[in-house]
Amino acid sequence: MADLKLTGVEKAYGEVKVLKNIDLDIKTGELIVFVGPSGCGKSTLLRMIAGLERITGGNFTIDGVRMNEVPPAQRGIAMVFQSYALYPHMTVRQNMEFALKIAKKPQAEIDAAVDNAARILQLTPYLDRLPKALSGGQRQRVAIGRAIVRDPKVYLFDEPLSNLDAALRVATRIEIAQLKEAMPGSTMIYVTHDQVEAMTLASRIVVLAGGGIAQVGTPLELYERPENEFVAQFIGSPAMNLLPGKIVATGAETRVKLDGGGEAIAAIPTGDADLGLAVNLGVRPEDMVPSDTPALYTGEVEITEALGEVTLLYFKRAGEAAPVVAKLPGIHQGLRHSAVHLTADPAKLHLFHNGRSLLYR
Ligand SMILES: Nc1ncnc2c1ncn2[C@@H]1O[C@H](COP(=O)(O)OP(=O)(O)OP(=O)(O)O)[C@@H](O)[C@H]1O
Repeated sequence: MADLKLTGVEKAYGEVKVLKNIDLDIKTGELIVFVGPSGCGKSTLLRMIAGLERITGGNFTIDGVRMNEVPPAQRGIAMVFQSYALYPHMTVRQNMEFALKIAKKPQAEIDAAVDNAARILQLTPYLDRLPKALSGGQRQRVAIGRAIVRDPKVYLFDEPLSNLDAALRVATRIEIAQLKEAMPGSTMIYVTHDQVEAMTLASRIVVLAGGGIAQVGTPLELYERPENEFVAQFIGSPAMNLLPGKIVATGAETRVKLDGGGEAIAAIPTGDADLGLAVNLGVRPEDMVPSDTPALYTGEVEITEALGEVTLLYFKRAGEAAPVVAKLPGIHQGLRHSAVHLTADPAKLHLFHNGRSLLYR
């Protein structure tokens, strides 16, 4: 069992607070993924949990026991880094058993732990090889194996796949998902820049921004019900379009007149007090649907990108801060410079006022 709890955790470097008011409850068996823009503090938070960075404020417990002052080796945590940091002159087996030898465990126990980890990670055929005779993905599996043999309560992964090429990333990602299934009693925290890794691996995603937590939720909660514009635009690719407008009719559904022309109905309840409220209507590129008549958005296609299974249409009208993007299934050719009307299902629309979703008032 390993329940982690962070309460009011902060990190200051001198006067500068890079993390503040971090409250987070992580339950045994969860795989939590930290995402966020570069420099938001993902690695710092992970390293504080590992004990590699001092926690400058707040409380961090594992199973109710305060960890702030506990040395890294006594926290029951193993960390897997982006650079595998294997010993080049040692075989896979020697690399994996090293920590247990140092801890003077009996050889029979060491052999059993290494054989078990090798089996889980499908490394058994490679136990006598040197790291240089392995692929990048296999090396990262050895690094994970070194963590597994120590039987930690908590695994921390700091961008473990970022040194691998695209195909190996996919294969190793699936292996990590299987590893998680094989070890339901362990708790994992994973830092990544890769949205697909976050969406596919996480039980819950923590979005960090501006030194704090922007939202915590399951991948689908963050995708379908983002609490704020930051999360709405951070999760999903291309990012959600935000179209400014005003509420012109309220009720179980809300009608919005858009500043750039066009109207939309969102399946989000509002009350009389909201009439005239300035909002941003959020619509994901994949939720935009071509229409025969003017509806939510009409624009001239500036650029198209054909990706095979989908085509991206980019629109830019005078006064718009960012291009509006529509993602249409299939191949669409010859649309460049033509005017296209777009609509969307009311249930797929989002409304934000002052950056906050109206769903969460
Ligand atoms: N030793 C240090 N002294 C001062 N500031 C630091 C120190 N280490 C990190 N920082 C700052 O803390 C912030 C968080 O850094 P951190 O590496 O945790 O971000 P990150 O989200 O992991 O970024 P990336 O995605 O680029 O890896 C950054 O603004 C960084 O400049």
